[in-house]
Formats: sequence, C-alpha cells, structure tokens
Amino acid sequence: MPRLKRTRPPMGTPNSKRRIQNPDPDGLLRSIKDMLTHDSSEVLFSVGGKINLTSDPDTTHEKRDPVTFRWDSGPHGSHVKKISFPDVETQVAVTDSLAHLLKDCEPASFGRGNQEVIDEGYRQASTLDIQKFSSDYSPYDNRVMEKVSQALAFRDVADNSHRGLRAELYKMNIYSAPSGMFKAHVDTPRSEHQMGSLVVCLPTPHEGGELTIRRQGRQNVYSWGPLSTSHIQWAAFYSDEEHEVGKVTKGHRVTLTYNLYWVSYGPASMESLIGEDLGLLSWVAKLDELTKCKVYLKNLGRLGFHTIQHYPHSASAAARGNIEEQLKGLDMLVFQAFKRLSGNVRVTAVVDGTAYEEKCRYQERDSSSDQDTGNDSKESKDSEGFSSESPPDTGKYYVGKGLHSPFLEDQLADEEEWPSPGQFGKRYDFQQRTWSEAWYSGKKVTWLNREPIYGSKEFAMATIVVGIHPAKLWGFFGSGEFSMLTIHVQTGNEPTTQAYYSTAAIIAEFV
Ligand SMILES: O=C(O)CCC(=O)C(=O)O
Ligand SMILES: [Fe+2]
Repeated sequence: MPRLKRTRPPMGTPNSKRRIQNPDPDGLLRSIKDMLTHDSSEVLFSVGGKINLTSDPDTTHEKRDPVTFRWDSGPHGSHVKKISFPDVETQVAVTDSLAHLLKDCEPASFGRGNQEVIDEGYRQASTLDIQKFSSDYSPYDNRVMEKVSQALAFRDVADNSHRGLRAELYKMNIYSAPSGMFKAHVDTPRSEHQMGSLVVCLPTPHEGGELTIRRQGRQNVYSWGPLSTSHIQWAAFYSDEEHEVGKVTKGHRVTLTYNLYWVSYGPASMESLIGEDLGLLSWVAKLDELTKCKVYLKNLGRLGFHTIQHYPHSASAAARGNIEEQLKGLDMLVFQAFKRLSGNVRVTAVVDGTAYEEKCRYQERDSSSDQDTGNDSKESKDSEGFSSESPPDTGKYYVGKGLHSPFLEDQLADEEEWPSPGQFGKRYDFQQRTWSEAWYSGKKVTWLNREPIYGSKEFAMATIVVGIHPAKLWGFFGSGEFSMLTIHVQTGNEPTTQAYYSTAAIIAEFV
C-alpha cells in the first residue's frame, strides 16, 4: 500500500545530462515545495480494520473466538469476574456481567498540562487500569499489528518493508449512552519511544461514539456502531494527532487501548535499507537535481523542513539526542533524503530571530553585519559554469547545535531586555575563565514546506526540563518578542509527566 506517488528517478538515467545542461533551480525548488506539501496530504496517519466473529472460519482468516475478559471485582478487588465479548448467552445490550464490570470501573480522567482532571464535560467514560484486568485478545492475532505497521511504520517506500512496532495494553474504557464521549485531545506520550495508539473496540451493541482523527484539515472517522454486535473493530494512529470520541447515543462502547512503541529503534536508523529506492520519490529526484546547482544552493543557505508530526520529547531524550530515531511518515523520508544528499543534517530546534534582528536594525540603521546571509549574486556561475538566478528571499534563523533544556526567565535575568537568541546557552565559567559555546547560531534557512509564521504554535523543537510546567515556558516564549520555541501544550489523555509533544526542524547544509 504505497502512500506516496513515485516517478522514475532521473539521476543516473540517460536523460540526466540533458537536465543538468538546462537547470532551472527556481522551478526545481518550487516543485519540491509543491510536492512535499502535496505528499504530506497523501501520507496515511491512521488505519483501521475489523474482525468478523460470526463468519465461517473456512472462508475467512479473520474469524476468532469471542474475547474473554477477567477483572478484579469488589471493594478490594478480591473477586475475579469474567465476561465474554460478545456476550453469547444473552445478546442483549446490558448483561449482568457488563453491569458488574461498569460498577468496578472508575470515572476516566485525562490530563490538562500536569493536572489529572475528571471533567465530564470533556470526557465521560468508565475505565479500568491494566493492573486490574486481563484478556485473551491480542492485537498480534488476525494480523492487526502487521497492518498497523504496514500503514504507519514503513521503512522502505519501494519494497514496502516495515519497521517493528510493539503494542502495550494500556486501559479498558467504556463509553456509555446517553453521554459517553471524549473531546479533542492527543494521547500523552508514555515515553519518547511512543509513536502511536491502537484502539480495539470489543463487540458490544452501541450507536454513535465515532472516533475522529484529524490532521491538517483532513479527518478519518471510524464508526463502529453498525457492526458492533458481530465484529471486533480497531483503529491505529500517530498519537500526536488530535482525535475525539463522539457521543454514544445507545448502548455501551467497550474499548481496549494500546500504546504503540518502536521496537528498539526507529526507521531513521534504517538508512541502508532505504538506500537507492528513496530516489523513486519524485521530490527526492528533484532535490538531487537541485543539489547540482551549487551557487543557487549556496544562496539558499540551509534547507529546512519542519516536521509534520509532533514527537514525544523529554530532557533525557534531549541528552541522548535521539529524536531522529522517532521520525514518522514523511518526516522520516525527508530526513533520509537530506541525509543521502548532504553530509550535514540535524533534527533540532530553531528560534526565529526576526523580531530581534528588526529591533537591531532599527537601533543601528546602517550596521548590517549578518554573519551568514550568503552573497546576493544576481548572475553568478557555479563550478560547472551554470548561471543561477538569485534564489527567493530567505530568512535568518537561529539553528540549534543540538537539543537543550529550555531557558527560564531567571537564566536571562542578566541579559539585556532583548537578548539575542545567538547568546542563548552562553555562560561564563568563573574557574576556567571562559565562555561556553552558544546553543544557537544565526543561519539562513529556506523552508521546503510551510514557512514558519511568527507566533506559530508549531515551529521549533524545544526541550523541557522534567517537572517544569509547560505553561510557564509557553508564557515566556509565547510572549517573548524574539523567539518561537514552542512546547505543544494540548489536552492529553493523561496528565503530562515527563514527555511532551513538539515539532522539530530538519536542517541540512548542502554546500
Ligand atoms: O475509544 C476510543 O476510540 C479512543 C479513546 C481515546 O482516545 C483515549 O483513550 O485516549
Ligand atoms: Fe486518545
């Protein structure tokens, strides 16, 4: 199930010479931007399926026995009770067993920042923690996890091979009529290796309760009511995507939720397996052509792509610098393409210095000493003698050398009212009598997908010190005049403890 359009690669083909003789770097850059924007809308971000419990086992591989579910019952959990899904004995909406199960559940909470909240206006559901139940259902049966991996964890777009995922059972939830629902949220990452969530709806008759997953103006809706008596139905999605459960209007919607983790490491480490086949993607082929226009590329500065997905990120992940191993979907492909064509690629945080620069210009009108803005050659020639127009205007950004903890207000207490982002991280060591290196340095960056917008909530990758409330950072950076370091603060399905979602910038230097 390829998700991305492919064309024959021009590199290494007899046609490649003709193209190089007549390069149109502006055109190439424009189509790479178009394709990346277009491709991003084609990439799958969720997948679903169903398993029929009533069909003849000889005619389908999907058949399985009813699901057996046992849980700790009573005030001290001293009794074990059991229920089957579907409840074959009665086939009625509310069996005695289901009523008992509901009684032993707790109201489902969710997270607002670091707070655990029960707010029935936002989420109305009953829940059991994993410690209190067991079930013979496995998502490795009926090839469910295979399908999830094929759709969401591809590692090679050409031969359709996929990376390993592990599903870890997390909770059992019941959304009951007339008002069971869960409004828009993202699933709080349980660790920085989490990449997605899997929801399995056990066969119990209900109506309503559609699961809607949204991404950049598109949405996938999973409506499990119509087959709820006869099928196990499931959906998996990148857990940083916003999703919600609509109101259950009849019956009970019983789900098992799983966290999905990369097995050992993510697809970004699979460079050698992706290999040459990456060139089958049309934008990669064009990027390859563009890298031959050396003068033009030099004027573009760094090429940047700011990630479509958000990634669970923590201070410890920052210390290990392993964000690359988490990349998903198109983000992973862009990283691989950059890596293939450039020796210098990093996934990092970027701070927009526009307002700071503007203020400096205002103060000292004629001191324009941008350190890395490239030369503005209108009609220069590159090493192969091709002429090159000046590239489109690009901005100056402060590109992180690596991942770091965020800044807190008191760290900037000694600074001017408007500190330069290029000073961040600089500290004087009184013993050594030296200044440490700044964390960010000013670079010219041309963005291949969306231009960062000042004040955007989805721009840079920031690290966060465990225990610091994200709102504090948001308050600081959001109101700051010079930066857009952003922590993605959203309603989660759990109170945030250690990991936060954030976008990142993939930055490559080509010359
Ligand atoms: O039951 C569902 O479809 C999804 C539930 C959910 O989003 C959650 O538990 O975080
Ligand atoms: Fe969720």
